[in-house]
Amino acid sequence: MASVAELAGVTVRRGDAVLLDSISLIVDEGERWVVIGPNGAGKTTLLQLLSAQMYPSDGVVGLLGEVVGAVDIFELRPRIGLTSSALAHRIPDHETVRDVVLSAAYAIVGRWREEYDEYDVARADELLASLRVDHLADRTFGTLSEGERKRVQIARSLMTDPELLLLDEPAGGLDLAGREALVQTLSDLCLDPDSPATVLVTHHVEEIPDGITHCLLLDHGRVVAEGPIEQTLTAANLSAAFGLPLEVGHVDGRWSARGVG
Ligand SMILES: Nc1ncnc2c1ncn2[C@@H]1O[C@H](COP(=O)(O)OP(=O)(O)OP(=O)(O)O)[C@@H](O)[C@H]1O
Repeated sequence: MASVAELAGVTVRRGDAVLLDSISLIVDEGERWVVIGPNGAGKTTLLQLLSAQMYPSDGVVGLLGEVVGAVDIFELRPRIGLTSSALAHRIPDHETVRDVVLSAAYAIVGRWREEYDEYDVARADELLASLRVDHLADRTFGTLSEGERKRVQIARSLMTDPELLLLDEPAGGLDLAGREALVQTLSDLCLDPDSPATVLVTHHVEEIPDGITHCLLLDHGRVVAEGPIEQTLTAANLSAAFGLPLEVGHVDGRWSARGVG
């Protein structure tokens, strides 16, 4: 099995702050990882490394068989699909939904004068349909609900047929119905053997879709535990990451957690 992403002894520092401290991680083909940890644990920083948006202060980041720092990152980035609120904020409100997805083919936000062929348009429409937002293709991004925006962003992140898919809090800010519908869609994606290797970041175990195979628990920039999710997402490890006693449930493919005592 080939490794899709590999972090070896990676540290990220900003001034005196240590954002990530000696992180090692291997994401293999076919794996779906969830990264969980409290606010400030370093989750977004980790995704920035995995999307070649940031260089480590120490250690080595390998992505898709290349070493970050020794490769043209503009060739690497289209091979990685990313959704994050930072990226969503850069999408112009007046952009049509179809163009939000199409423009990923050029790794840009905001369509300008690029030409897209029929294949690209068909692919964008197919992805919008698989995310159940094809009826919104001609609407502008600024008119969508939060849940609809999340789905459009995921469709966009899949447009280049990425080898690595990174999802930063894909269900963040959704109401209960919106969250449940999106988690179901993400389960379909994670359980599809043709989907790319995936790393999903969340604060909430209830947002973990069925089909996630591995878990990385972070706290204060350090790894609390990592490995196959069944062995890693335990009450002891989650309690250590969040600093309070928690019990963990796992029923019908869905996880839950609550405080005890
Ligand atoms: N440029 C910087 N200088 C100093 N500290 C920084 C800088 N950028 C981020 N940090 C700090 O690094 C830590 C990790 O940030 P990061 O955004 O990766 O955490 P996170 O786990 O994604 O948090 P959240 O769940 O709140 O989004 C935070 O404490 C943050 O304040």
